[in-house]
Amino acid sequence: MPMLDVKDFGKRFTIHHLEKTMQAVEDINFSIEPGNFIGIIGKSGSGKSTVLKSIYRSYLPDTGILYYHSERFGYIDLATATERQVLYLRKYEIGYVSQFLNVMPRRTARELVQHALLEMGVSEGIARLEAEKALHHFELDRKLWDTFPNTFSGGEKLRLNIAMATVKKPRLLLLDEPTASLDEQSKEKVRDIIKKLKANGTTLVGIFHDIAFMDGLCDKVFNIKQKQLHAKQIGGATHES
Ligand SMILES: Nc1ncnc2c1ncn2[C@@H]1O[C@H](COP(=O)(O)OP(=O)(O)OP(=O)(O)O)[C@@H](O)[C@H]1O
Repeated sequence: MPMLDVKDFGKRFTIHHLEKTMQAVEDINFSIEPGNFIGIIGKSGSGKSTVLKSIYRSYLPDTGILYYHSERFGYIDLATATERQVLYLRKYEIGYVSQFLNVMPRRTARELVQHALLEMGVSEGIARLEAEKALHHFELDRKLWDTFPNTFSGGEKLRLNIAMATVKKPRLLLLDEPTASLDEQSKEKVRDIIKKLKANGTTLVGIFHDIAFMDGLCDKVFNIKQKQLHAKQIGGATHES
């Protein structure tokens, strides 16, 4: 049973000041088995982020079905799920990490990770403990734990981002070019983090410009061409057309 099954997904955007619509992606088909790591590649502007943001429902899909196998709801179409269901899934089941840190101002790194747990209903004591474990696990310097992240380096911001997303132990984690502004050493750290997440059974979908980065990490790599993707995982093999 796939964790995610995307069928005939399409998304267009309205450019209001030009009074035009543009088709970002139009015929996207792929599925992901639980515990797998799928990489999505394609030229700049081919629609990679649009696919990821639509799975997270930051964008509302126009056409097609995005079946997600939820622990709480069973199979649910992310294209038509209610706002309430989407909020639940974001809180408990689906995480999203990009290179950008978009967080509440004047909260320390520790408070931000704790907050992610508190909003899940975890008690304060456990949240404090788990937040510290996560910050330690993702190697954020202890000196930074009680400071505001607006002055953090790119790598530090990213590690905090990953700590916030993964402390909730999401079943599905979406990675939207998280390594885009990192040096080689920081990229290696992210690689290790992804390996650990995978070893823990997390299903991952990631966009990386660096193809070498995905080597040996992804179970499958899907390529968006001319706004389209036709890929089916059949057993261990992937068939793309
Ligand atoms: N919110 C939006 N409003 C209007 N157009 C958008 C929006 N988001 C994306 N697009 C357009 O949709 C197309 C696909 O963009 P998307 O960001 O998904 O591509 P990408 O493959 O992730 O690109 P890159 O590799 O350069 O990040 C582009 O032509 C882009 O301009």
